[in-house]
Amino acid sequence: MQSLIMQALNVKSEINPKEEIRKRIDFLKNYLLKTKAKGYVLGISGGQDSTLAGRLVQLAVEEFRQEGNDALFIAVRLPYGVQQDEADAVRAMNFIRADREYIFNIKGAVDSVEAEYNAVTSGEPLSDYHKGNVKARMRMIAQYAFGGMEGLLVIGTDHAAEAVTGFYTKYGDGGADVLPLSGLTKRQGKALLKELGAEEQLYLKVPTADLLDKKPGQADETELGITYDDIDDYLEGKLVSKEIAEKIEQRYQATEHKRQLPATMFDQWWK
Ligand SMILES: Nc1ncnc2c1ncn2[C@@H]1O[C@H](COP(=O)(O)OP(=O)(O)OC[C@H]2O[C@@H]([n+]3cccc(C(=O)O)c3)[C@H](O)[C@@H]2O)[C@@H](O)[C@H]1O
Ligand SMILES: Nc1ncnc2c1ncn2[C@@H]1O[C@H](COP(=O)(O)OP(=O)(O)OP(=O)(O)O)[C@@H](O)[C@H]1O
Ligand SMILES: [Mg+2]
Repeated sequence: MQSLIMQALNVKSEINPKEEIRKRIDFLKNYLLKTKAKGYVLGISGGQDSTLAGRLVQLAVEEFRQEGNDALFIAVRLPYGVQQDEADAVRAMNFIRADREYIFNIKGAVDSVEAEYNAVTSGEPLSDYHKGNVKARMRMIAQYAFGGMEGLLVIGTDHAAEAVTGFYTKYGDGGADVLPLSGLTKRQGKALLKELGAEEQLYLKVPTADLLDKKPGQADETELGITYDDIDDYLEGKLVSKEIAEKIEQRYQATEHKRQLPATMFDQWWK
């Protein structure tokens, strides 16, 4: 099962960070060339994944322009109110140096969804957990508003360690057009950021979905009950305990629907 998953998610046991950076920038440029899209848009949280994806995209559009084409990258901060780790988001923006920057506060929109849900239902109010997924989906909506208006494609930050666990919101941060980090483990992403000259704080930061009002900045590893080191070891083909392998494989199977198009009666994958 381990090698099948590695293959399905395009993971390599070892990478050369310089080469990976080159290949991913080329991919971003080739995709613009092929689709004639005008560039890209991405939400920047201050976390590792959007910092890496954002910098790769900025480098790609700069090269693309130097080669005589037009391209634009919009980086947008999408806080819910005031983000507790705002300083990291600012740090990430400064590292990425995007062509254009915005701050789009999702609080008004998310709170409206919550209030309307609570007004029209008589049962339990919208839980913190499900409100968290509304936040992730609102960020997707905001990015597509910029993308639609400017002819830009939405970048997603999904990578192998998130893909294998399905640890993202379906049609939230999972809703995107182009995935430049696909196939990388979390530690391989760190190595790319280091190679790109990012300061330590940007890649040693504890990964967090940061979606809960009641637990701001909760570590992904706390919610997952598995460490990224273990997930990365598994994905890189290393030996992990039977218990860890089973946990990962159970999550992989339970989240298959997130890696597929919506189910139809003609599909085989869910049967
Ligand atoms: N078998 C099936 N076939 C087809 N669809 C199925 C399905 N089972 C559930 N579904 C659908 O999927 C929905 C559940 O999926 P979803 O809405 O995503 O919800 P869910 O997976 O429960 O929650 C998202 C998880 O991802 C984490 N997350 C989110 C965002 C960012 C990050 C991060 O790392 O930064 C992490 C978050 O902390 C949480 O643990 C169900 O409500 C249902 O609509
Ligand atoms: N506060 C935010 N502002 C802007 N975009 C956000 C915010 N929170 C999440 N996102 C978007 O959702 C994506 C998924 O979040 P996720 O937490 O997986 O990545 P990250 O924050 O970049 O890195 P890490 O996983 O290490 O925390 C982010 O990469 C980013 O594009
Ligand atoms: Mg994060």
